[in-house]
Amino acid sequence: TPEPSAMWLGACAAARSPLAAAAAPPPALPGGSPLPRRLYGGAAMLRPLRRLSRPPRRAAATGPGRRLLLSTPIFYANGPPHIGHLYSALLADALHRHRRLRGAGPGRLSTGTDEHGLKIQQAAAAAGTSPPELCERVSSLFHQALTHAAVSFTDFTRTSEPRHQRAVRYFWGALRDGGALYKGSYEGWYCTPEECFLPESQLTEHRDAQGRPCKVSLETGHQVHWTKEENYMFRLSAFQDPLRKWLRDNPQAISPHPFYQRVLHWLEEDLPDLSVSRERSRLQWGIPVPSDSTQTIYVWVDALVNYLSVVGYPETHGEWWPAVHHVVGKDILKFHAVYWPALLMAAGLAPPERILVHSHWTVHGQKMSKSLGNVIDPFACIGQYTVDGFRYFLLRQGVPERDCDYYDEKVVKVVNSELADALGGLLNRSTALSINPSNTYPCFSESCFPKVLDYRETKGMGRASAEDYEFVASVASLPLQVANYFEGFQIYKALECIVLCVRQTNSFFQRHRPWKLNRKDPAEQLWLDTIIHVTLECLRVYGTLLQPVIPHTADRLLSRLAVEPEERGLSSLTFLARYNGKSCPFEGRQLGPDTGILFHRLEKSRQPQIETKKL
Ligand SMILES: Nc1ncnc2c1ncn2[C@@H]1O[C@H](COP(=O)(O)OP(=O)(O)OP(=O)(O)O)[C@@H](O)[C@H]1O
Repeated sequence: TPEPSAMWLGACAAARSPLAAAAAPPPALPGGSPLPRRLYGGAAMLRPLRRLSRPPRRAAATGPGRRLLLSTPIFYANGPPHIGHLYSALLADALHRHRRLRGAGPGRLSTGTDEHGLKIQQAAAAAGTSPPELCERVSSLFHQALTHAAVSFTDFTRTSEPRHQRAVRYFWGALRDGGALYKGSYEGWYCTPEECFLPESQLTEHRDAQGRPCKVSLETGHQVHWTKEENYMFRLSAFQDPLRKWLRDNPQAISPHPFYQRVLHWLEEDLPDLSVSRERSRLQWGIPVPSDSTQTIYVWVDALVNYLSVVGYPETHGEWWPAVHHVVGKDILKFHAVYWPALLMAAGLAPPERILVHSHWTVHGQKMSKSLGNVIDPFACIGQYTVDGFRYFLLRQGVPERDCDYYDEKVVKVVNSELADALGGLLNRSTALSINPSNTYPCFSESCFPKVLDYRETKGMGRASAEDYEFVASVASLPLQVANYFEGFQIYKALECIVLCVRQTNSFFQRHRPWKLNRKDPAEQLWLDTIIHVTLECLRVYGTLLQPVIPHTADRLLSRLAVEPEERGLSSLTFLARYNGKSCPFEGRQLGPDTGILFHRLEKSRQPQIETKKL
């Protein structure tokens, strides 16, 4: 039997205990209403509300060196992965890798597959297989796709695993013992693809394939069906105030800000209780409700608990929880920003620290989705554009605040111009044997590039121009700028800044035409070495900062610059030390032996990518 859960609410809203208020019998609603209604017919499952005698466990310390669990969404195993899933995972991966680069505390990156529910039951039937077989195949495709795309996950949870199921049963017990569940009869419009009931306000009239009138979801266009059944209900309505308080106290809890506002807006509206089980006769493919074999736990409750089961709930989760950042698509925002925090509070746990939300990749303006079938195969894209090329494209072009339409020409254009030409070209030019025959990291000359207090007053002081000083200053500030953008979940902006600096470095190189300098003249040689030194220093910064996004290319770049693995963290990233009168460990080093092209230009795609791996 599960241990009685501590009521988080007791601490955060002692004056007004929502569950206690909700313990009164629910009002009877008028029958025959066209709106989806909860008809509270069944026996209430309420147990006496337990008061919290100790504050909620704030396990992970804050500040530098602290632990953090980053999570991708748990992907629904009703069909193979598409590039929308990959995007979600890459965002989380880049954040995870950037933390490692910063030398932040221990981190984990969790992902996995959500394997229960009606949709999977139906997809398996349609594919002529059983749900476990379907899940096995799809889960392994997700595992392969993420591995193939160099997503550095540390944990992959399958919700069919016994350790996860045990955690879900325990969590259910905590909800029940905390008084957050009751049994009632529920009827309403059920959307199977979305696995939820939808209110009338989110529906519109439509015609089905046979031309008969039907109702569909306004947001997704999926058909809904009127469904009536006995379910366990979760007292979500009791959490409206605690949720509002949580968000008001934590304005950074949901980013970007428009999504934070959207959730606050939802919390201003009616927040009905949530049906959290399905009749087992209708849904067999799921975890049975503990001590009621006629019911199956709602797939979303089951799936969300993966974020706890991965950190050892109910035993060892305290080492990580609630130092958790969830990366999620906007389609599952309500589940993560309303239902999940409320469920956690009800189970005596604190809400996650942050929810990082992104928008969708669309095809001809429509969300790419397994159910709609308009998907683009990540395996094909990686095959065509390389791992780093495709990672770069998704993270550079994807803007969390808005949807982005996918087309192949865009990938080729962005990757060729920014990775192959700007970055690869810069490395190639500055390390060419014709310009640097000794193939070493050349020395910096203070007389050519003297330290100045005001770069506008450089006349007659050396060879560097005011423009050069300005450019070097922008590269010097880049690591901090990039870190801020990662922190603000604006990875695309971090990449934009890097590209801008790469272009400035190309201009610097071009401006001084080092290939024209006479190497036989010692003064000219000093200036030539300084130009190359500054350029390689810039490339070292870009290579270091790009590791979270294009790990293979960054590795190649840094190896060419003879940067050792232990010198690739942000703490060792002292840019242009010699300008500041310090020694530079790279000066005089032999450059790496790989003189090949850093990033080959991509060919234009000959076939459309809109096809996917068959199950
Ligand atoms: N088009 C997309 N763009 C960006 N992210 C997406 C996209 N589709 C799915 N995701 C991300 O993957 C998560 C899991 O998606 P899910 O497994 O439900 O895929 P789906 O294609 O939307 O499936 P279905 O069509 O069956 O609902 C989403 O919540 C979102 O975070």
